[in-house]
Amino acid sequence: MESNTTSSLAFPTPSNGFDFSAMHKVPQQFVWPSKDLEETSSEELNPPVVDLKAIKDDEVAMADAIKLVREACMKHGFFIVTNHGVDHDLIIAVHDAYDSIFKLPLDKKLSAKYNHTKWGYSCAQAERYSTNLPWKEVFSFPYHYIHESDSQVVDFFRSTLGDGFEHTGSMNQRYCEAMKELSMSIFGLLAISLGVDGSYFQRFFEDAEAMMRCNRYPPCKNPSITLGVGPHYDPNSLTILHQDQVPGLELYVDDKWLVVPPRPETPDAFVVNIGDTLKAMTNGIYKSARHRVRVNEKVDRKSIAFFINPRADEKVIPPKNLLENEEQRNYPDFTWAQMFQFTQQVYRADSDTLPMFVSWLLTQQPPPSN
Ligand SMILES: C=C1C[C@]23C[C@H]1CC[C@H]2[C@]1(C)CCC[C@@](C)(C(=O)O)[C@H]1[C@@H]3C(=O)O
Ligand SMILES: O=C(O)CCC(=O)C(=O)O
Ligand SMILES: [Fe+2]
Repeated sequence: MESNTTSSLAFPTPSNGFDFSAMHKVPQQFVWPSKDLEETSSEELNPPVVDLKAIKDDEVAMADAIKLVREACMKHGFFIVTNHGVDHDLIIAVHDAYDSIFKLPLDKKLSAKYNHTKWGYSCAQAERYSTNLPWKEVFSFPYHYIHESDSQVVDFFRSTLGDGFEHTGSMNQRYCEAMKELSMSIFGLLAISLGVDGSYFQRFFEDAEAMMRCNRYPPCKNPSITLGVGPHYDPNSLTILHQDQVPGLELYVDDKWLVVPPRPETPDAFVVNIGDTLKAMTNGIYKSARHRVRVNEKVDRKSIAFFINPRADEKVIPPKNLLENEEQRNYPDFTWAQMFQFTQQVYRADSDTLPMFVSWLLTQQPPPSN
């Protein structure tokens, strides 16, 4: 764990902030090592696309979609969903709301922190890291699938940004509710494609603890030496991402970095990624998706990520019938609380998170002797 442990974490100061538009050179903290900057292939990615409406009452379309999902998840852990029923105007409204938030003065943005936690605004994650800073600013908040208050998100926006953000809060609340519903359809497809009970993941994730994040990647004078997000696997279970029409997201397939192209013909499409926690739950049958984000010289790019995690203390173990033939377990039992602690306090999520997490876990909990 030499180069990526807490030793590279920055000392947190409340004033960490950068004015990206005034940066005419890329500061050293934002320069990434050449191994992470491998060139993007000129090959085109032909992404697997699942039309969720077409599969509703059509058995043949459903069978095709299940095959497509299975192949995609066994190969690279990524596919696209269209015709999902999430309101187009809602997606636009949420993007517009973040345009307004990111236009606020830097001081105001830096003060948008929730109880001194990581929730709220962060500029380049500079309060956490001091090297390989991502060329982006983000706004994040938690969303619990089971909630006592119907206004959890509205309350969050009011308490971090102050009065005047109720509308933004309620758009985000509605978006989270739509993501919860969409995630259940996707979990249904994933379970069937994996050959487990169709409601298995829906039941497992009924009390999920999700987090939503808007990423804004400003234009950059020298985009070839920095990254919006370095190469990584998402540590959570499933990510549902909406990207605007600016390219930047790249997926690692067959030893090449391929652009995940925006889809002007279906601008509401969502990119679905398997994360490491779901990979472990499938005993490694389904892969997590290795991806990164490049920035560009000319225009802003924005994405909205909805990260789904199991309830913090729920044990992540493969469904019994996946191990029917006495297959070896490839991962030890763990909880999302442990994975979260690992990525927040011990190891910065990257392309080695899962193996590093497993070896950390084994040092934390020696196997019981018998
Ligand atoms: C558990 C998490 C760690 C990250 C936030 C959630 C889900 C995704 C993870 C992350 C986005 C993956 C890329 C690297 C990371 C450091 C980031 O760019 O923010 C990750 C998040 C994090 O550690 O906060
Ligand atoms: O911006 C994107 O397209 C992807 C962002 C991402 O990978 C992440 O936030 O984990
Ligand atoms: Fe990611």
